[in-house]
Amino acid sequence: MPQLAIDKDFLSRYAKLDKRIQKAVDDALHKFAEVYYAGGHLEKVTDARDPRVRTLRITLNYRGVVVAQSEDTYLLVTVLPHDEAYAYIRSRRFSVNHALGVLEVRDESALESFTPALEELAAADPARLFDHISDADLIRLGVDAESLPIVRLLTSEAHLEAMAKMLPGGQYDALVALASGMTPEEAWAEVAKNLVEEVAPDHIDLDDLTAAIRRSPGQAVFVEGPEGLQSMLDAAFDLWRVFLHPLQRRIAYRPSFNGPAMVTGGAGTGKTVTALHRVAHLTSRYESGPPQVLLTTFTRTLDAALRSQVELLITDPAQRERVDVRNLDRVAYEVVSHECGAGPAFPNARDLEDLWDEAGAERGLSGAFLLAEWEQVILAQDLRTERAYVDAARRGRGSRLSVDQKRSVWRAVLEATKHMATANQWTFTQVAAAAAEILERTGDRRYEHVVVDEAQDLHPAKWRLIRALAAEGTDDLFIAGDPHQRIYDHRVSLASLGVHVRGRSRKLTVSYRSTQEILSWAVQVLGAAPATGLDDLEDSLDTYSSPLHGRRPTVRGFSERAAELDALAEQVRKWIDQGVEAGSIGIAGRSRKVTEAAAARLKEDAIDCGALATGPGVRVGTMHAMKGLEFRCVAVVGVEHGIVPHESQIADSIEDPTSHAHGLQRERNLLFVSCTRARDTLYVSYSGAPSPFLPAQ
Ligand SMILES: Nc1ncnc2c1ncn2[C@@H]1O[C@H](COP(=O)(O)OP(=O)(O)OP(=O)(O)O)[C@@H](O)[C@H]1O
Repeated sequence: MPQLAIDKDFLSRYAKLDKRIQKAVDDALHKFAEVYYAGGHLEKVTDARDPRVRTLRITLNYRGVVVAQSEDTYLLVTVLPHDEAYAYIRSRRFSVNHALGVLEVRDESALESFTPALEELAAADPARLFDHISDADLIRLGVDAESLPIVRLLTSEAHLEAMAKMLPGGQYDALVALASGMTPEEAWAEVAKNLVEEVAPDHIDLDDLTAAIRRSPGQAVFVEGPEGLQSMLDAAFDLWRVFLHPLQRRIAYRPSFNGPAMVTGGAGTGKTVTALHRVAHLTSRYESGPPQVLLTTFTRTLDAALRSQVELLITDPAQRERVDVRNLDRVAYEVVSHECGAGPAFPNARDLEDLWDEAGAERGLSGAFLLAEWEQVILAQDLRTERAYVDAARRGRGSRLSVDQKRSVWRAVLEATKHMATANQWTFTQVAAAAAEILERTGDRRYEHVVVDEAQDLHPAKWRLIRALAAEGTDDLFIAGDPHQRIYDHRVSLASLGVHVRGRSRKLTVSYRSTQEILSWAVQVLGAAPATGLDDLEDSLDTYSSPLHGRRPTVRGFSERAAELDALAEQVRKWIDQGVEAGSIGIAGRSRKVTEAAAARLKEDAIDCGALATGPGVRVGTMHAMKGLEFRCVAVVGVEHGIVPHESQIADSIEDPTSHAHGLQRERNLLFVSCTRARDTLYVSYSGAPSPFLPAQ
């Protein structure tokens, strides 16, 4: 039975066609799929570079490009206007890489035109870029006999970069790794990250495109039956549903992990996508019963986004019923309400602080201090007795307390929590702690598997809840997070909470969201200190990169806010005039005051604005609310001295230097998170003196 595969390029071009042509593509493909084993509908092109390439007629003016391996494998490569399709066919050749085993395509005619220029440059410069690498090493890394003579001409990295779209991807990646100073062994490790499997060269059949396609799931995938073709076309607008990076695929579809597993990686590297595919993998094991998988995260807006992504990815309703998508506060609320027979109520922040002020008044302690001590020390460490509290370390909590002071704090906390209990008033952290305690006590394990997204910011009580939701064992927990995006004050060591991920932690390094220009700039905002991961190991972003390119971020300074916001309105208007949809523009500020002023200024220019996650119009909100979202264009405003970092959030450097350093890093991370929400364009502005976190221009 012949097989049909679709290339990522085909689907991404299809997604951009207008509706009428898309419909013609649908019809042509369905017709082709019915009869392709007879080779019908395909036309040979006499001057094709690659004799296996055919065209598929879509309309008078559009052609699909198809590679036919004998009569049994067809690969839909791309879809283009007639003349471009023929130019493509005259220039491209397909092959199987002798070292990597993957499918590759090269632009032979572009390479031929480029070679004389390289020869001229090489004649003038005896030193070559890869003089220090032997032919044998280049060949071992996948550079083939056709590329080798051209590669030997290269004198600079800039010329290598110019060949990015001409050379096969795997060969180009290996050369970039070598050019960056890696040894051949290190370059191989880099290249191997992109392979689903390493194959011995003598097991690679250079004529077997079918096997090569199977080894290239980030590039092309086989379609299963007519429904498969339709669901593939439906996924053209969300390519992540079909084309996973080999590393994403290896993690998401690994048959099982013998305990908690974790995926980390910089912003936009596809951690959420990997977690969603893991959910698809886990749910496919079950056919009935209550939901076996919980997909959770820490806010309501984020879980709404996850829910709609699950609906896109898991199309079978029965399989979808195997997963609950809900944030941890909600899960905790349900557990506690079930146990108590009534739902906990949550007072507003002001009423809560008043209640705690009252409990602290006689002892000279402020409500804000007591509340923080309760949540960040007592609930975080699950301290249940005065003795345990007196003995506990209070890392990151400012000046030391004497034993007597601690006793006094403990009594005030008891009094305040008693008042809260009488009035059925709770905090979210407290509900999580109570839910964890209930589940541990009753042994009620609600799920077989818990998948957690944006895990870097969870309070320890929420980790205890997660731990208690599934019994320890194979595939119990799957955790996705990035310690560089930690924006709240919860530094958690998973091991200390009984969650051991060592040896089962994997890191993604390719950004699918932002351009390299945005990443390189944003990484400088983070500063030099490495982050500590949830697994207690140091985490750096050294190998974090993007294959996407665009303009460098724009940074503009103004003498006052009014002028800054005038410029913002002008910038937003420009984006809209360029065709960017209002909902694809995100604007963030450190405080509500800044974002409210920005929204008011945009409204003066009749630019519609709404909340970050829901709209309508241009999305405006605080930096904290940007977490997990993404936009084509992002403007971060008010990035100035005194606001970023926000002074009220930073502990005194003399009284508590550790807490001070953590606070500063958190503020850096917050700016990093906001900036890395941008896919194509990033605009940053300030009034007065710039924030010390902004990279020097
Ligand atoms: N394999 C893929 N193919 C195509 N697009 C992808 C792929 N993986 C991720 N993406 C896209 O890249 C963007 C970022 O992905 P995702 O949100 O999963 O990253 P993340 O690591 O969770 O990001 P962050 O930590 O910044 O929230 C999304 O638009 C997603 O659809």
